[in-house]
Amino acid sequence: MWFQDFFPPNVCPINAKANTFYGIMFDAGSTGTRIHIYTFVQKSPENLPELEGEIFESVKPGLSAYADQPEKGAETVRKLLDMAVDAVPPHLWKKTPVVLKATAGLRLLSEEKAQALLLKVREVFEESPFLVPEDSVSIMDGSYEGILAWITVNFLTGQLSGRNQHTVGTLDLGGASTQITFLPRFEETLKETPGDFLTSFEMFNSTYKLYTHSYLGFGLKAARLATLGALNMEAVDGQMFRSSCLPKQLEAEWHFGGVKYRYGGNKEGETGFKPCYLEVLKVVKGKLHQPDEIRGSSFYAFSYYYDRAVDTDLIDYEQGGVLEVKDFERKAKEVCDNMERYNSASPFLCMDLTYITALLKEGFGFRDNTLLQLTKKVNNIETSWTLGATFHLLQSLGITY
Ligand SMILES: O=c1[nH]cnc2c1ncn2[C@@H]1O[C@H](COP(=O)(O)OP(=O)(O)O)[C@@H](O)[C@H]1O
Ligand SMILES: [Ca+2]
Repeated sequence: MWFQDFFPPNVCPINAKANTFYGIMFDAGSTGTRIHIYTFVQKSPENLPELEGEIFESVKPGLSAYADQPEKGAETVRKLLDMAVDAVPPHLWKKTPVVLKATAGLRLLSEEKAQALLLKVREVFEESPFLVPEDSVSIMDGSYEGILAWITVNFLTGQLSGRNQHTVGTLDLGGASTQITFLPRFEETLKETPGDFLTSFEMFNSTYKLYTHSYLGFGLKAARLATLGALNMEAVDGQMFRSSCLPKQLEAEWHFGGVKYRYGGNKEGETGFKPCYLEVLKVVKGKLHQPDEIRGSSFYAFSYYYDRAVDTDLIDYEQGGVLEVKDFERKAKEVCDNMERYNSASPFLCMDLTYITALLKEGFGFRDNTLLQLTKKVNNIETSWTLGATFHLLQSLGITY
């Protein structure tokens, strides 16, 4: 065909088989907006749809940075959506749903500002050639964020098909919130868990009763503000927030969620791992539910767990790897007690690693030797809640079961 030369093989319309379908899912995260365009093939009605590929692109900052310029925020979404116009064959546009789900960044904005942003995004969707389902632009409930990431990881690792399902728990550390999700194996866990931490979820003809919780304000960047004592303070003009987790001589400014903060090191006082750990501990200690069952089990961890492990050479960027909780602590000590040596990468590296250590140990109650499988991609697909959300969407539209 004459047009084959104009398209890369994976998006060439002639290669789109009759049983191929697409789903477009936007992740409006607190630090960036991302588009995931998934291609599926349903080979037979009785099997799970097969995921053929993913096209992924992202922009920074996230929508919440456009709290006062909703149209500009929606423009960032329009640019990403243009990619889908090129990727999906025109005859399937009308059958391809497009959805955006916002997470903690928008949860933290005022209702009015968040709704203004969502409305503008909805207008962009309406102008596109795609299928715009009801409720296509929304703020996602925190418990879904955890469940859908759990679905993604367990689908990609093959745990949701066949009889011997050994599902794995998931840990997601975003900018503004963090999620923990697993399938409890013991009756005890169900008994001792608060009701709102347990959710039944139906997927691929099975029902899973999952333990999941999203802790708003416990994402890595929100935790920086909490450690500095600046969370929920409309940065008092010129006020300086200091911490023993930062290089002594540092004085700088930081923008998060549309607010400017001034921060710096303890010029005269202490710095290093010990005082930093005590500071960070105040943010997490006693604030999170600790299910006994997780102490010994291994978890999949991604997002900022992954990024900070890469930044400090604990794992390889492409490969990921397996770590123990104590590896984060060892690295935190190394970085915090040699702060000047490391501050070229990010002045927050010591604080971030110390927070991750405290969150895992004192927050969730993991053991020093609990194994964490750090993964960014499984079979070249991003480990993000967006794939689980797309399955859920296709199921609700009757495109798949
Ligand atoms: O599709 C993805 N694949 C892998 N990592 C992702 C993807 N989307 C977001 N992340 C990671 O999520 C973290 C940022 O969190 P996010 O901006 O989603 O905040 P939130 O979840 O608190 O709203 C970063 O570590 C970033 O690398
Ligand atoms: Ca996220």
